[in-house]
Amino acid sequence: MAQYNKVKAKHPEALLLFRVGDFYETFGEDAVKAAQVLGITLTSRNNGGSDVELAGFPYHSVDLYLPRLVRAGYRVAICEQLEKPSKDKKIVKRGVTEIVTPGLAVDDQLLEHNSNNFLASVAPGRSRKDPCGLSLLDLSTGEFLVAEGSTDYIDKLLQSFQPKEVLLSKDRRKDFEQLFGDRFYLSPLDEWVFTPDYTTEKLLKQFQAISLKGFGIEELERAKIAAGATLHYLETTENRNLKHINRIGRLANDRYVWLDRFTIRNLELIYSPHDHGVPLVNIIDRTVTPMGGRLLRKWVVLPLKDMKAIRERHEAVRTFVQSPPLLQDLDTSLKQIGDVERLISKVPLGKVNPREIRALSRALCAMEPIRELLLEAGSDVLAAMGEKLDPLPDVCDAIDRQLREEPAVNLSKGGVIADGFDELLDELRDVTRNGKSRLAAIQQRESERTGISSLKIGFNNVFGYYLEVTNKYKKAVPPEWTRKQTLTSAERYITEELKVLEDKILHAEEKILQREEELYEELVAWLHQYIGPVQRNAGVLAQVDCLLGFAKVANRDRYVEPEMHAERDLEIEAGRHPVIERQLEVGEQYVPNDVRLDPDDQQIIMITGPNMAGKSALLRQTALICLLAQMGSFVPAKRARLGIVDRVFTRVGASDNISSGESTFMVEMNETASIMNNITDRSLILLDEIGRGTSTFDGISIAWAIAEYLHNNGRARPKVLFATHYHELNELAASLPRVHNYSIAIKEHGNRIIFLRKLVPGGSQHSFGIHVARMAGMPAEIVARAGNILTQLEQQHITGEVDPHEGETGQPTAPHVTPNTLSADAMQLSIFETADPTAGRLRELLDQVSINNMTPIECMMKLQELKDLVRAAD
Ligand SMILES: Nc1ncnc2c1ncn2[C@@H]1O[C@H](COP(=O)(O)OP(=O)(O)OP(=O)(O)O)[C@@H](O)[C@H]1O
Repeated sequence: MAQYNKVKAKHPEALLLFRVGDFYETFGEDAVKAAQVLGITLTSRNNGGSDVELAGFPYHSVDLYLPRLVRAGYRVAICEQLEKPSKDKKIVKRGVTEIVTPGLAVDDQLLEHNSNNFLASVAPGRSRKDPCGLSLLDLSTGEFLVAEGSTDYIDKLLQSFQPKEVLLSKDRRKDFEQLFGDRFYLSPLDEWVFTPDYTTEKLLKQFQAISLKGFGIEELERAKIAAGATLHYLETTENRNLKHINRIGRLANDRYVWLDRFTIRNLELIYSPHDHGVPLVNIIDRTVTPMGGRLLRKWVVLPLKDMKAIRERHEAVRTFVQSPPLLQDLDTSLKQIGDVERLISKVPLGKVNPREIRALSRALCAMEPIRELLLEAGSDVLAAMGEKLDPLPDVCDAIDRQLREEPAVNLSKGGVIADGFDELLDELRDVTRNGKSRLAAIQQRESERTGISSLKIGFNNVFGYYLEVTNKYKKAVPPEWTRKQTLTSAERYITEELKVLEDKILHAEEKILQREEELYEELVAWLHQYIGPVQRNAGVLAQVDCLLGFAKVANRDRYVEPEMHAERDLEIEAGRHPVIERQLEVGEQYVPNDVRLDPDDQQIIMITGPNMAGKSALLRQTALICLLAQMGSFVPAKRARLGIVDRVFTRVGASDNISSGESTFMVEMNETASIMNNITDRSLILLDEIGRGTSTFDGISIAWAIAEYLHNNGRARPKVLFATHYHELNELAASLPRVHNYSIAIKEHGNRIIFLRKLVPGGSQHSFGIHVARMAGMPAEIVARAGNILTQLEQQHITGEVDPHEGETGQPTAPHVTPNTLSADAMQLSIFETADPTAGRLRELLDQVSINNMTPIECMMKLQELKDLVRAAD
């Protein structure tokens, strides 16, 4: 236990797997945790008078159990036996060879094949205004990225790349959680690690450079600190063979469309906050290699702004769409590639198994036809990619010559190196296969040479193989034979040749394994020089895979090539929502819609319509079409003419989000304020039910003010889609020339609303909450009464009087209150204080009650609340 305690003391935070013979053992608290997570038996044993808990599992089950421990959130230190146990030594030398954490995973069982496994490191500036540094490393692929910028930018990147673990300085933990939330697996490091000199030195050493200029990150002080701290962490966690981390790239803020983290979430680009939601990436991911899948996830959160680069991607997709045989052939070849990127990273990490090296050669062989197909595809863009591919015939050849066609996965089992590659190995294998026949051959040859016809070969444990000569032939024994034993009727001899063969036979198996290991290690060491070239190939193939995937989606879902232009307007004809259109029930058709936004004419589109009409879908599909185009994909539309957008902002009204507990009205307003401060002429802004999280007056007033600002600010004219229940906002169009009213058409049929899903010019003139409440089974008189009370309560705020009986006989009328009709005082009051909460809540309930997007229980609860409010007001 003394040895264990010593090792454990060095890694107090880790759960220690301590190798004892054929088992990994855990002790004390670690054993309790391991037994709980792994479901293994917890026992105890006596140690110096007291009992200590103990739980273990066989060493060969480590692949099964280790991932479970790491997934349960533990840092796991693996302590191996560093020497073979021998009889003379009582205690075997042991040491920690690996520490595995969620961010340091490299084993296939711990990784998702088409997602990166990023370890982030964050170095915030001194104050919130200072730039914040971030680095992201995927140890399993060697990809190393840095970024520096505002905390919003870093927040967005953390959201986009979803690191599995985040390093930070111990003293900045609170700051970090305030800035970025508490949803990350944090590994705090000592403060001194995050210092410029130390971290720069780490980077220079890793990249064997005298300056970081060549990487384009020289200026990024905070980012360099973050990246250097990552290298420090790797060292302290026993990750020392890092040749595959040979480059560091910069995530330049200005190259990509700015998507803040709310937008990434609201547009459900890479994940969906809803239980059964499907993110965009799932719909457009038709990649066939894991590298392609991983790259696509980056393309989705980093759409391009550079026209040339976007057009190049479109050209590639067009070429594939126009040539089905090319698409088919490339697809077939790509399917043979596998995950060469992760595979080559295992070479320096010393984790590559023989079968994976074989797979590497198969992948390299498949690259040649891919290269040719790209070169002859008739597209400059694809030809340039083809040029970059290097199938490395030498590597392919060397692996083919050295490894068996189907080598064992486990080197220690042998059967890895090909026959005919190494003379010594061949000889040893021959000995094991033909030991007996070789002995027989010696016997026969010597018998013929000496004329001793009764010559026999035998074996005993004292002196091994011998030649036995009966007394009759004693005189024929040649002088070079050495006599070893005399029996009554015969004598036994050994010869040099027999001893050599004996040695080979007796130790052949062991020597074969040893020789195979030597040769294999030589091969792996030789492969180190090809890490960079294989990574570059993997990068090209990932791009081809993504572009090919876009072409497949375009064919499957009838996407068209968008026409990108230098102006700022956008025009989408018969656009569709890429996700919703694939989710519709059989027989349902997605209704396409036209959208035109032009900063000089139709800058802001105000869309009204009832619950479930399709307002949000239209907003989102417009943004998704722009983003898909800028990712390089074709788009779900009949035709699209698009000016580049540089930022996409989305805000969803608080009540839509309230279930997630993340968005309060205050947060919504903060976020909206940040949009207002960051707009540009090329921004696309989606405002969905903004202001809904407060009372009706506040909501309308705020939405009104925002729309006015977006129209009149004089700084920038972003393109805006504004979806709202407040039909009062339609009045804005009268005074603001670039605001245009639209609504989503519905048809009222008896008691039913039929959703036509068609965007039509002109705003809707009344609130539909009442209809929807009626459809939901609310007695008509309650619905009518609710409408009346609401009108009265709102009147009360304007005039200060109320007549609760007014309007009782009339039809339920929707309130008609706009900032134009409100007195200045009322406006003031409504913005800074919450207006009559009953009115607000009533209005909200009327707007929200919908049989379509609520569970029956939610619907019942809202109806009950509505009834209660009506009764209370009466
Ligand atoms: N153009 C369309 N074609 C077919 N179905 C559609 C279309 N637009 C929306 N839908 C369907 O209608 C549902 C509701 O749409 P959406 O959420 O956009 O409505 P909404 O008007 O924003 O409602 P709410 O105000 O409640 O948020 C969608 O989930 C989708 O299934």
